Amino acid sequence: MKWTELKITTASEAVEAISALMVEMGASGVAIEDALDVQNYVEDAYGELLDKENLNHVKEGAIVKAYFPETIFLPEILPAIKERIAKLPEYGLAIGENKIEMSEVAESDWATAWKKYYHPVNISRYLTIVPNWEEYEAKSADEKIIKLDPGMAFGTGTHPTTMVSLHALEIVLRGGETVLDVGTGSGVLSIASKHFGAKEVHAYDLDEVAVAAAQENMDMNPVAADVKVSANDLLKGIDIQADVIVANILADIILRLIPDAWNLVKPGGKFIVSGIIEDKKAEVLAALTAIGFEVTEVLQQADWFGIILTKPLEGE
Ligand SMILES: C[S@@+](CC[C@H](N)C(=O)[O-])C[C@H]1O[C@@H](n2cnc3c(N)ncnc32)[C@H](O)[C@@H]1O
Repeated sequence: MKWTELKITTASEAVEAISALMVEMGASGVAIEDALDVQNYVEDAYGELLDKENLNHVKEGAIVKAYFPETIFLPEILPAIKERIAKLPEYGLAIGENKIEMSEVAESDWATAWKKYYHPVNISRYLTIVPNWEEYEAKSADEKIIKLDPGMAFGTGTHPTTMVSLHALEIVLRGGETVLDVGTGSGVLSIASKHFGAKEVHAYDLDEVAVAAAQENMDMNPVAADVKVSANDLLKGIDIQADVIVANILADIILRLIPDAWNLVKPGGKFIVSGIIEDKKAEVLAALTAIGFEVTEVLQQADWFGIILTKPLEGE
């Protein structure tokens, strides 16, 4: 089958908004090349995040490539796409060069091309993410392994915002908790939560592609077989009291989530937010503390921040 590729040269901070727009406009898949991913490359004692040898990567800004099936006539929707992208600066997102190019490609070129860049990632001493197509043996009995095929969903584990979320989960989870994972993407944070001892985990995503990918990843990881994955807009309509709520989403979406998170997290429970850039940190912190959350810890990886918050116990 032939596909149309829409290649958008943009700035790193607009990547998620443009990817979400592409999916909304009917793209079946989105591939991202972000210069920040390479700049923020972390090589640690435990292993390799990215295969630099093989890497022919964008050096500045970012490129979002979206793939539309033949059934969508792109020239018809292109003006609307251009208009929506041109408006992103009004929401505080730079769009860099904003060059938009269209071409035809064969499916096999895009659906699997990115896989060659990803290898096992040692997130911490106790947690390793292994792409489903790679062989890997745990180096110690304590090492927990997450098998992952993100497919077209966000969440290979290598993005700094995911790593910050994983570290925060490792800090707060002690065992026996109920966790809500908002914007689960590939499901990586839910699987990690189960490894860290969570008893009950509910994973939500607005994007049906992510919901399907997350479910497949739960099925691939026996520890997460009982995670309940469903399509949902943030925590709207959810009535589950949680010990921990985790959300790795853009700051503007986190702002919308705060009231429901406050209502659903138990007193003494934690709210972990990630995906926040420096420019948005003060605004998000102000909204979180205004409702009553207390800041427990601020984590940072590269240009991205994550915050662990506590809902005070009643009477405190
Ligand atoms: C940055 S990705 C995080 C994926 C994964 N949790 C991780 O940490 O790697 C954000 C996810 O939030 C989802 N999302 C965006 N808006 C949402 C909404 N209103 N409700 C639920 N999910 C949403 C996106 O589809 C995407 O999968």
